[in-house]
Amino acid sequence: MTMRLDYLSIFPGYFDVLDISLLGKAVDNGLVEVHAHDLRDWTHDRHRTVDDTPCGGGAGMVMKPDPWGEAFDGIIGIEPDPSVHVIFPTPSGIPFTQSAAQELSTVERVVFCCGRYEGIDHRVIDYARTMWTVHELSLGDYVLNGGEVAALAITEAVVRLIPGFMGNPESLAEESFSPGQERLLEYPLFTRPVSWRGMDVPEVLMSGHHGRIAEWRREESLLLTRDRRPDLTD
Ligand SMILES: COC(=O)COc1cccc(COC(=O)c2cn[nH]c2)c1
Repeated sequence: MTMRLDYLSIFPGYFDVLDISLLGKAVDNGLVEVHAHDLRDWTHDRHRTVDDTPCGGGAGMVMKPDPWGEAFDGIIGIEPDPSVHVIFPTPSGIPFTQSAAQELSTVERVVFCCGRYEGIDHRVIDYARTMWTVHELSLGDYVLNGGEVAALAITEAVVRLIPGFMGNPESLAEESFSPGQERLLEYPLFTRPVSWRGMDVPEVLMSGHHGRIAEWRREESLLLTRDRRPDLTD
């Protein structure tokens, strides 16, 4: 199956990068189809206005609902379709996790709505929820200037899980946060040269003793997880 990805943004150029690297390869071999759209194409005034002051006062500007509604009509359609997944990256979203990426990797159509300014008029989300499957997703507890960078991160996390995308799927199975992997952080990795600037690869890794190597790696993962992410050990 081919996944279709649409991006709605006032800076569609952010998504030119999807034509290169691994994602570009996925486009070439027909795994994904990418369409970036300029929200201003659905404005009608001379200044192509997409924002206005917040009702009720407050700092900053809010994105007007009209352009979003017309863009939805043009890009997705006017009939409800729960098989379309519409994603709003937002600091107030639910945390985006590997399991969410896993679920989204099986979806046929995803539309990213990239907010700017202080945010998008809430009626846009309410409308979208009557039509499609909506996800308000947060990448973390920090604020970006807009949803574009978050949309790229979510895209990469999702597309790399599409069957046939990654060269060797085994590497996916072993990653942290993959299904079945306890939520442990990755152990330290080494490759040749064995000695580099006075630092040697841990001997156990050169022993060829797979049982001891697995034990060393597990112990390192447990120590690292306990130290950096005690929240994962609950
Ligand atoms: C309903 O959606 C909206 O209104 C979105 O509005 C905005 C406004 C400002 C910035 C962003 C981008 O998302 C983040 O900053 C973000 C996501 N994860 N962590 C930080 C989105």
